[in-house]
Amino acid sequence: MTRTLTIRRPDDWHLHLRDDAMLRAVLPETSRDFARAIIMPNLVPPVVTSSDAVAYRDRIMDALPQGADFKPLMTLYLTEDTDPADVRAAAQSGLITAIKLYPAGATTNSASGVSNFDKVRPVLETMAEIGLPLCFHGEVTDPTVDIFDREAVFLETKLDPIRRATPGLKVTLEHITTKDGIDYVAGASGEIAGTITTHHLMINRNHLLAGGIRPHYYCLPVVKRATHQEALRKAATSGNPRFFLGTDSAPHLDGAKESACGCAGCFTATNTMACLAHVFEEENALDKLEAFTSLNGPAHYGLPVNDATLTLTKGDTPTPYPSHIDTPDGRVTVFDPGHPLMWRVT
Ligand SMILES: NC(=O)N[C@@H](CC(=O)O)C(=O)O
Ligand SMILES: [Zn+2]
Ligand SMILES: [Zn+2]
Repeated sequence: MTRTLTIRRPDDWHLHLRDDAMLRAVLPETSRDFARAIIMPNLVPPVVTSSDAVAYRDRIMDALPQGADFKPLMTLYLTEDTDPADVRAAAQSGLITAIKLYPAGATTNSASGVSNFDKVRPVLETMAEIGLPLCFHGEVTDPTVDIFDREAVFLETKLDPIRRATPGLKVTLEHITTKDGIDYVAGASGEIAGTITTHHLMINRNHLLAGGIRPHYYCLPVVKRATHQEALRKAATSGNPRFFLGTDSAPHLDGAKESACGCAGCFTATNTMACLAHVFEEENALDKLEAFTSLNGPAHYGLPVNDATLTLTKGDTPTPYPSHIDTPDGRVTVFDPGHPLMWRVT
């Protein structure tokens, strides 16, 4: 039996495109299905100033396939030296959609992030004043905190105090991986939302670690136990406007992941919509897919929803998708949920 589902064209509210050859290889995987994406600024060196963002946006537009209908929504990487006046000008000109805060050392290319949160207070206050959202990688970096607890501890010791100290600051808690994060976002007062990745809806730490370590399932924040995965699935499929898709599709060359010290990141751009249709059908919530991928994000960011549509079809045979994409420097493995996907974008 064939089934079809037509939704407004989706957006990806958390995406890593990298640069140069990798950018050219991965961008078509996103621009095929997605109308817009919030582009993460964790390049080496990072996208810190408005002129960095202009140059990066131009490189992305230059790498777009002919005829693609895709708009990159740029961000700046918050450092302790970020100039509030530059942030204000970048926001007011429409160049940037958000500022990204990486606690220093929390994840891939986060060395220039924030250690002393007092130093970024003037920027946060400017953001609250002009309504510019802060996207937060929500993990503490204290080496004494267990890596599976770093998101929960962050909520209490960083996020909540910062939000209390900066009333009116609009926050996106990025890539939520715990029930704690879901409960915080669902219950908090003020303007807050959370993104959820494709892969955190499909795998838990057993998939990563039981029966062998699977480096292509390693990302940050690391996948948690099944009860947390369950909370993420319930939140994503609930229709609650505070939760929406941020794939966190984060390509690394296979050699960098299949290594004695492998990089964090899952590359899901290629098959995200097929994966999500699978999850939402399992949760009997296909009618909520559009809210998650196409409606709730624009509402949080104060942007219009897309006019174009995307149609998904469920066939009788597994959906073909490549196991990897090629770049001039090597392969990038595409996320494998571990079972066939029957939905496809048509
Ligand atoms: N999510 C990841 O595991 N990796 C991201 C960084 C990030 O989003 O934290 C990356 O840039 O590779
Ligand atoms: Zn992150
Ligand atoms: Zn990310």
